[in-house]
Amino acid sequence: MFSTEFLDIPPLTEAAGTVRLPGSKSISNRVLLLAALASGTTTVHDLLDSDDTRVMLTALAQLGCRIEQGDGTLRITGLGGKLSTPQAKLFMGNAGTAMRPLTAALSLLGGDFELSGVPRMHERPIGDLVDALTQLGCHIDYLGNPGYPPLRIHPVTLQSLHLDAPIRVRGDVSSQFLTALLMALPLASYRDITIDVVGELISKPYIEITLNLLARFGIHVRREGWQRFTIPAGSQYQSPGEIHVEADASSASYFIALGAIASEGLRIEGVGAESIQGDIRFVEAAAQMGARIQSGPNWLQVSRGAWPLKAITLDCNHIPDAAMTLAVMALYADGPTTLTNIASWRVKETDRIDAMANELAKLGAKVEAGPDFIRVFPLPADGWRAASIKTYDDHRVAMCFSLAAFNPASIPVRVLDPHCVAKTFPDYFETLFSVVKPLSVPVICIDGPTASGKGTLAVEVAHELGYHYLDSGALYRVTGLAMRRAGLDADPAHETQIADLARTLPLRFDAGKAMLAGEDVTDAIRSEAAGMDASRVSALPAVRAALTELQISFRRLPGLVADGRDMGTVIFPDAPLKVFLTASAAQRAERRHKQLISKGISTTLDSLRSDLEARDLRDSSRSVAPLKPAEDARRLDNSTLSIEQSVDQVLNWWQQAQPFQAAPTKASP
Ligand SMILES: Nc1ncnc2c1ncn2[C@@H]1O[C@H](COP(=O)(O)OP(=O)(O)OP(=O)(O)O)[C@@H](O)[C@H]1O
Ligand SMILES: Nc1ccn([C@@H]2O[C@H](COP(=O)(O)O)[C@@H](O)[C@H]2O)c(=O)n1
Repeated sequence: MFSTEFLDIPPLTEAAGTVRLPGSKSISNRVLLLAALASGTTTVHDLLDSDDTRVMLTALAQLGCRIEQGDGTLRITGLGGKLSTPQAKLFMGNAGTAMRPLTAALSLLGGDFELSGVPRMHERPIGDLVDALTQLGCHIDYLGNPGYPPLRIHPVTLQSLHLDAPIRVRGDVSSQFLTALLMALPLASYRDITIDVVGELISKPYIEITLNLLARFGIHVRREGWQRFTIPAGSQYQSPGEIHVEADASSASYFIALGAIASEGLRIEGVGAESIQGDIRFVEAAAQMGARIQSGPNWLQVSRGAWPLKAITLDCNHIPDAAMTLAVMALYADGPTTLTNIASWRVKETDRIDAMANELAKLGAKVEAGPDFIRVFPLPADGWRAASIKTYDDHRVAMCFSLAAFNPASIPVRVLDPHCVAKTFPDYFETLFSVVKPLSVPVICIDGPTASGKGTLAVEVAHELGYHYLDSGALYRVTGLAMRRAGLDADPAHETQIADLARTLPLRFDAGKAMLAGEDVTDAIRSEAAGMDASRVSALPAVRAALTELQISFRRLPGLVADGRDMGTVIFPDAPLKVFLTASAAQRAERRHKQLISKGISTTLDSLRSDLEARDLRDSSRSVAPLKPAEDARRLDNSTLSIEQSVDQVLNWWQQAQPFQAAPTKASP
């Protein structure tokens, strides 16, 4: 998961391969609540692990449910309709799928509860649900603005509820209000309970998911059209024992679009033709735009059909969440695309109509929007602009704008606060990067003499940008260690054997540790003697050649920061930023001295200084890939700079090389 301030997605060209999607958020949170209300233990397979499901699980644990994590499963022992904790303050984050159903269930369970969330949750309406519950005899107070969370729920007895008349609830703001009632009212079904929907019910497919899952838990709701629902008297929750969560059809929309835009065949696993989720009908919309799609019970195969995509006008009431993806696909269409009946976008994680309109416009698109529609005009190749996409703490905004990286102008896309995808798809960007081909992966090279601070600087810069990190010196150090263990010496007579060792090193980097054939050699390769051995083996041309491919393999999306001696001159000569980092020999010896002492390794300043000067001399005078600045390298002498100042300087240089207007927040030294 990326927790950086922003994520730059380089221009992308193609997609191919297979993705396995995480579990559906809608199904996961419904299953969790139903399992919590039921009697017995439910084993849940393929549950989504995300912010919203964690919010639900934390609340259920607070309410007294037993929750056990298994190997890829979660076991939840339900309350059997009876509270063991009659009082709690529950934090719902920004999870509508937790806030609404828990409000209804807790109102009937007879306890004293406070439900709150993040500031945006306190702007998301809940008044229609509270009205319906109040009509029923429940006692709920608003703790902030009337009609919005936070809420205080007071205890009532089931016998005091007015169940004789139909309960009326609005269906035209959020279908979650009806879902909440359908999931809570079986707790009070000592007689038939009827719910009447007022207004046109939106997002009907989500109600179908609710009814389907209720049936799995023993509640068979009678339905008359989409206006009246009856929970039969005597309904009782019963755990089905085992339940599988299918992959998220809304999350599939980004990969369906990816296939339509840029693939000769992208396979999506975990969701398919037999899905119970409404957003699976995104497949029809994508096909209308030109995607070629095949499907099986739980898989989809998508490739580009019509190109440019075909513009459409579509009533999106049945696919409110996935429809956002169409708004970005529209940039690649042959005319304006109009998405209608999307008023519910305005009360989601953010006002999604405004958010999409603003961000599409930043890319250069012409957009028209109204209370319940958005019209997006396609972008010609010369119309694309480099944009920093604001994501409004809305996972779907972040995910669908990643598709803009396929623009024909080959402009990168900056996604601000990429961490917001944690709500439903924490590894979204990693999954995307596993199937796309970039025009080029950006690399920042940091070369320089011993102990100049290359590693420290490179790790920090990589961390800030969410990039991978290559410590190329470690490869030579491990080769030196392997050479010693094989009883070889760093001289030309053993060159071929050492090169063979280097080519087949059973080396893995794991959480900053160097693992050689499963052994942690992190400390063993850090001594000055190991540095000297590294310097000697690195002067052997065959050894350098043997390690080249391995170093290049670190160049993966979204980018790489590589430190060493020849990163900019030999390994990544096309890197867009090369830094040659120096500091005075006295400073470097002093820093290394402190570093070794802090690790409990005793040494003297004088011996260190003469060792590092000897190493620098050998590294810069060898015949192959000598230590020297690349012609286009920027020089940075950090003798008088702090680590933070050096990092800021490199990030500023990097920002200057980007097409985005937004400057980094940190100042240069
Ligand atoms: N700008 C700086 N100011 C002060 N100390 C620094 C600075 N940069 C790095 N250091 C410190 O200097 C020591 C050596 O840094 P580091 O190990 O990153 O150097 P290096 O160039 O990667 O070394 P090597 O060539 O052995 O790989 C570390 O203890 C680090 O914290
Ligand atoms: N790209 C590189 C990186 C390192 N070396 C040699 O390895 C020695 C150890 O490197 P550290 O950065 O870990 O100190 C170094 O002295 C070089 O001789 C190299 O040749 N090329």
